[in-house]
Amino acid sequence: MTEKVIEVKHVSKRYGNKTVLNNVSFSVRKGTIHGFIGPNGAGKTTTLSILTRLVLPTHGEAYVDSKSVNRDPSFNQRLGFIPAEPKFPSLSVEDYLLDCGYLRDIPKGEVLRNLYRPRIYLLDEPFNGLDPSFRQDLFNNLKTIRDKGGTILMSTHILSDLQKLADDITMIKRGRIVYSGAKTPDIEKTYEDYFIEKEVARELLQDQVGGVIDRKEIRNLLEDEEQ
Ligand SMILES: Nc1ncnc2c1ncn2[C@@H]1O[C@H](COP(=O)(O)OP(=O)(O)OP(=O)(O)O)[C@@H](O)[C@H]1O
Repeated sequence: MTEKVIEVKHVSKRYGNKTVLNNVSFSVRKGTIHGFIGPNGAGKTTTLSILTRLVLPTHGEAYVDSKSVNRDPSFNQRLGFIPAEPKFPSLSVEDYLLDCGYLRDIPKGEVLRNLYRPRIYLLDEPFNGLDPSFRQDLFNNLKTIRDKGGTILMSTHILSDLQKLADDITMIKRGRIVYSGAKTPDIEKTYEDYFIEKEVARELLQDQVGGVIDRKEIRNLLEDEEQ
């Protein structure tokens, strides 16, 4: 059986009355590139933040390397994380980690030894803002990591890259998983099916059933239905 190195089990996250993640479950197989897709505000960054313990779930549990993120502090020993908005974009990764190590009294040798250890990577929109040559470099590096047995969970809006890179995909919509499994033959089409066409079709149906209905009213109905 394929080893699952990342598992999200029935995770929900609420901020006050707002439910941002609603019973989210999916897993990432070892040695794969797994695309995490969904419209703005769907809950991708929140999920990645829960997997790094930057955000705590309201319910449910996340596992990295078979360790509970909430209960086992060693969950992140082989985890690398690149946030969507790095705080110090002018520093190299090595310099950034050396500075963090300095602040925490971790000797330089130990920091450098650990720098190349991650085998599980969480990347939040890693292609954003890259020029074509850096984008190609990253593309090749991700493939190399996967080919050497590393595992990558990556959120992105660039579906053409995922089509070439990903083994599996998970799609999230308003905090709920709508698809998780093998990469489909045409991810853009699948995306349209889940996020655009179905909604338009349902709107048309509502129009037929109820006569002329205000678009905003239909959106409210759809949202109520999905709560
Ligand atoms: N600290 C917070 N307090 C309240 N709401 C929050 C907080 N953090 C995130 N949210 C809300 O949670 C929802 C999901 O946000 P999240 O950043 O996870 O989405 P996303 O899928 O990563 O979006 P994008 O593609 O734009 O990065 C959004 O509606 C956002 O406004």
